Amino acid sequence: MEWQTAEDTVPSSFITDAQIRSLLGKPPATGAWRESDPPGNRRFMGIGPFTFESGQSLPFVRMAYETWGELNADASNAVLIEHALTGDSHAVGEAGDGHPTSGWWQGIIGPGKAIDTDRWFVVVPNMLGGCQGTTGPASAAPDGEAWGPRFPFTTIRDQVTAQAVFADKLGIERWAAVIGGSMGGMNALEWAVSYPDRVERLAVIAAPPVTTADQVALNSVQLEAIRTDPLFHGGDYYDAADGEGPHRGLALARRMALLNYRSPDELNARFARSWQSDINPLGAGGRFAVESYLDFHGNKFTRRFDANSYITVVQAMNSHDVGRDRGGVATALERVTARTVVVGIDTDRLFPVEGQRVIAAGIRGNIDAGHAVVIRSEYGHDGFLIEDELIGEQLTRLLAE
Ligand SMILES: CC(=O)SCCNC(=O)CCNC(=O)[C@H](O)C(C)(C)COP(=O)(O)OP(=O)(O)OC[C@H]1O[C@@H](n2cnc3c(N)ncnc32)[C@H](O)[C@@H]1OP(=O)(O)O
Ligand SMILES: N[C@@H](CCO)C(=O)O
Repeated sequence: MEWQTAEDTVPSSFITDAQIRSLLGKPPATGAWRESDPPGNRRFMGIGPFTFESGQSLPFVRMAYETWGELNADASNAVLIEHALTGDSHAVGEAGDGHPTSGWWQGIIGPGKAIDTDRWFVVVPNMLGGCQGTTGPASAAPDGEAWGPRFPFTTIRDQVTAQAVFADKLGIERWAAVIGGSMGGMNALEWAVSYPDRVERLAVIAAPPVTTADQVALNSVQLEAIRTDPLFHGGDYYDAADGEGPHRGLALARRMALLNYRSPDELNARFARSWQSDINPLGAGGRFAVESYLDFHGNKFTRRFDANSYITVVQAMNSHDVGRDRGGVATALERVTARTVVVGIDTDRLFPVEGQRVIAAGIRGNIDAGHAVVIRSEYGHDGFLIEDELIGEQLTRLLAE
């Protein structure tokens, strides 16, 4: 069967993988197939065929997104929020009805909140390569099977290019603000460098200008944990019986990642040397409470994330270098015209504040005259998801003018 674009197959408003398989006369997929049914609050938009930086292409890409607030008549109040590595479009709202987690920025977005939905039209898309509705490795290819390891290598620039097409289709020429933390901050920065005329305000939170060797190294052991899981099968695990897949490898990758999401002081203060369930971990079969905490988060993660998608988005983070093919970071940052705030977290050991200081110094529209705002938090990198008041204050300053 010839592959067709969204426009000439099914309504571009909503296409599930099950519908794609059904169009091809295939039964619904079984096994470790991460499908975004039911759609919950999500909407879907086909953005047509897409060519990646690598030169590889997909015949069809679908973006999943959620919105809050009303778009005004001249489309001048649209705010793009970029989610972090394993986030999704569900920034506000409850878990359930197709959403594996409750909203990750509930304290920041809403009526009267820092990103006030009485004033702004807030748009949160799921990233290209993700697994919560936007096309990614678990999505159906033209043959009805998951793209799996055939999914193209994806860069942060690819993600932003896909979002630019998406914005065109939404009718948004210029964002009133583009805001993101962590990998979302990489996307936000890339937007402001790639499309300076389309970004009026910019907030980069807990993200670097370039992913360093140290950060690539941390990522590489995580990817290896997944690839060495015997159930990974080179990324072809979607048809495994009983939903089997590289869950152990993925959970181990998540455990490793979590260590850089939190701070040593927090873990030490919170767990000290306590035992889980009062069973001695020193030779009596027990575990330290912190080990149980990591196990919990590792296992929980496998219930909401696809391993190939994790590889894809981690590799996208590795690709991040805002100065690549642009004469270096400083030259690239000179392109940004947006009114900007750059925020770091003092205990962030994943993306330390030195990176935010480089960004802050290079952007002429920085409202803090070349400085990054460094917030104090015991939570490390994940502070951008937890410190609503402190992060909200900075976004309020940005959006005030
Ligand atoms: C946009 C995005 O970035 S992705 C979407 C949100 N992010 C995530 O889900 C990432 C994973 N989660 C997290 O990193 C964190 O939960 C955050 C950042 C969202 C919130 O942080 P916190 O409120 O400090 O939660 P914390 O890390 O303490 O986790 C709490 C959970 O750990 C469990 N837990 C705590 N101690 C232990 C222990 N000793 N053994 C087992 N489980 C434990 C709690 O029971 C609780 O479970 P629950 O999630 O079912 O309620
Ligand atoms: N907890 C965040 C950390 C990465 O920024 C996530 O999982 O996306």
